Amino acid sequence: MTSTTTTDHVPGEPGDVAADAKSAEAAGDRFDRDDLPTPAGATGALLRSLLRPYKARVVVAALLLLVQQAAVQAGPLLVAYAIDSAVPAFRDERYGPLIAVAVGYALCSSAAGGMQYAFIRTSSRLNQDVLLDLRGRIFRHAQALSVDFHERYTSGRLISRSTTDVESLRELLSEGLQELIVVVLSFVSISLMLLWLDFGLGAPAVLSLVPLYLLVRRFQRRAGVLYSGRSTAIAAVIVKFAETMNGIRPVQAFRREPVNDAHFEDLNNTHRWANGSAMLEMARYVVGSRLVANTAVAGIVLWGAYRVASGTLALGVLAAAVLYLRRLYDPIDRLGMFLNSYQSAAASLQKIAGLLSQTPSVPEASDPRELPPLTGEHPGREVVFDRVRFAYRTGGEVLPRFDLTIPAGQTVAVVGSTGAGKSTLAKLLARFYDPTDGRVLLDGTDLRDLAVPELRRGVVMVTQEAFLFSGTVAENIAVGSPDATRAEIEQAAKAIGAHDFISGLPDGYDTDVRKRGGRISAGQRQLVGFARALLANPAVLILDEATSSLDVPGERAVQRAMDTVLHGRTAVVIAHRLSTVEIADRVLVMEHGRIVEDGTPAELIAGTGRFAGLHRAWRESLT
Ligand SMILES: Nc1ncnc2c1ncn2[C@@H]1O[C@H](COP(=O)(O)OP(=O)(O)OP(=O)(O)O)[C@@H](O)[C@H]1O
Repeated sequence: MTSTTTTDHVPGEPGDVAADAKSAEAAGDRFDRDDLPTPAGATGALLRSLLRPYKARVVVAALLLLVQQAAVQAGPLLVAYAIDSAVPAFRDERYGPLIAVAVGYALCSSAAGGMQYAFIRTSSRLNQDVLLDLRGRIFRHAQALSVDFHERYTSGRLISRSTTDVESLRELLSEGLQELIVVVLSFVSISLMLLWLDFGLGAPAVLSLVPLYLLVRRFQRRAGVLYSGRSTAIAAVIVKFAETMNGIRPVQAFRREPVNDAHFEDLNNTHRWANGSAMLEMARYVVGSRLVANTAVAGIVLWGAYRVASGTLALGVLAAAVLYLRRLYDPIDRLGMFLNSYQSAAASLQKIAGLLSQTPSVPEASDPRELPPLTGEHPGREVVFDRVRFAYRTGGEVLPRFDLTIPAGQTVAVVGSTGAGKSTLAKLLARFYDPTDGRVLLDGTDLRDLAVPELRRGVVMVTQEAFLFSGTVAENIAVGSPDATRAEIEQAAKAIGAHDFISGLPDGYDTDVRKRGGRISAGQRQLVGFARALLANPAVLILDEATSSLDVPGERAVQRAMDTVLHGRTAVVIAHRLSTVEIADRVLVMEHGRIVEDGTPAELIAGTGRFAGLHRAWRESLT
């Protein structure tokens, strides 16, 4: 198992995903790739940390297998004894040895069966526990990683990590490891047994293991690269699938189906090719190893037959040696199977280790601080952007030195052309990102020094296409304050003006939002989002206003709700509707990451700047 980064790929094929990863890396986008950089030793360390809690069970499973193998390997020895000693004794009317052989054989068979059963029970419980732990780790870790990671790595790749890659590990643990132990035990015990039975027969058999070992090494080297490519290829298929189905509306609206079909087929073909190459390599190994094995068996049997004929070898010993030889080479196919699952699991585990070794780019404070107690009667707190500069990892500077103070309780509407940096400003305030330089302060405390729960309580971002989690309407309103009582939930909904429509749903507040009848309109979703924010009662509220317009009654309802939820809070509203701007205390006009106008709505409207022009155009459009 290698622990360095594998960027090897299947070259020159359609949809060469690994090549895409390389170009992504060259472009400085280290997350837009399937095989994230893995620190040396991380893969092995992950496997050890997964097995560590189950050390006792690993030992028990290995012992069970050891005893089971001993019972299995005793068979040919008993046959040799029967032919060379027990049968001649039987002819002399001494029945004891043959009866002993029969009883011994029956005991060995039963012991082998019993041990096999106990081993399967122990190892499958062990596997399930390890996989449960691994899936949990992937989920928890992915959830803790910062937004910039998720924006690039995509959910499709995460799904691939926690499904197909975990599945490869399952195959290795449930079948592969057993195969490996059986194969190694068989090779060692049978080699010793053959050497003990007859050195002249045993030595060539043991020597034949050398070319087999070389074949194994060659297979391992080549398959490692192929399996990594295969895992990347299946991840690319899942990513495309997830992206298409998540965006099914625009896909159908823009008739993207043929383009998507072609791209998907391309990726699917890459996967097939990667899979085919891995299987072909496996087939080469199997054929090569059989050739070595059959040649060795033929040579040894001929040599043994010659010695029996010349009277230097007992027939029973040759019979036992032939039985052992068959058993020696039988596991070769199983070794191939093990190597197959090992390489596949090694490639997968390396990718999982790469994911698990990512650290959040907005780390938790080592010495987290609480916010000072609120002094006023309103929940708002002062926000300061202090000499902030910000660049995304993959682009140039979006906010060149940025200073802004928002007094507690002020509602600021941010307007500006697309790409001006409005959402970036909001994301810095919600600490989805940390500034490249400078500080963002909440009542004088750097956001980086705040305990994460304190920050999540203090600053809430509401996108107005409010995301609804699976569950009931009441649960969705209580997302930010899980301890809220039903009365508090209803009170928040009433204050926002959402109570009437919620009461009209099939099960009222208990309506499941993902089930039939629970479907609610865009405007209603926004109201649920506001009720959620009102109940969470944050000091700072960031509203990223929906660009899509609602019908007039819907828009009025949203406007009223917005008034309620903003009251007394410090608020930053990324405004797309000029009607929203009118309820703000202050308007900021942004251009290329800078504030080019700053004043009350009335001041800016009365002036001659950009905002006055925009406002005039809007007024004219209304008349
Ligand atoms: N995750 C990202 N990675 C790299 N660059 C980004 C990322 N998000 C935004 N940008 C770039 O940062 C700049 C500012 O984007 P931002 O989303 O803040 O603008 P905006 O004013 O909110 O635009 P809009 O009104 O269209 O939402 C743009 O040039 C955009 O391309």
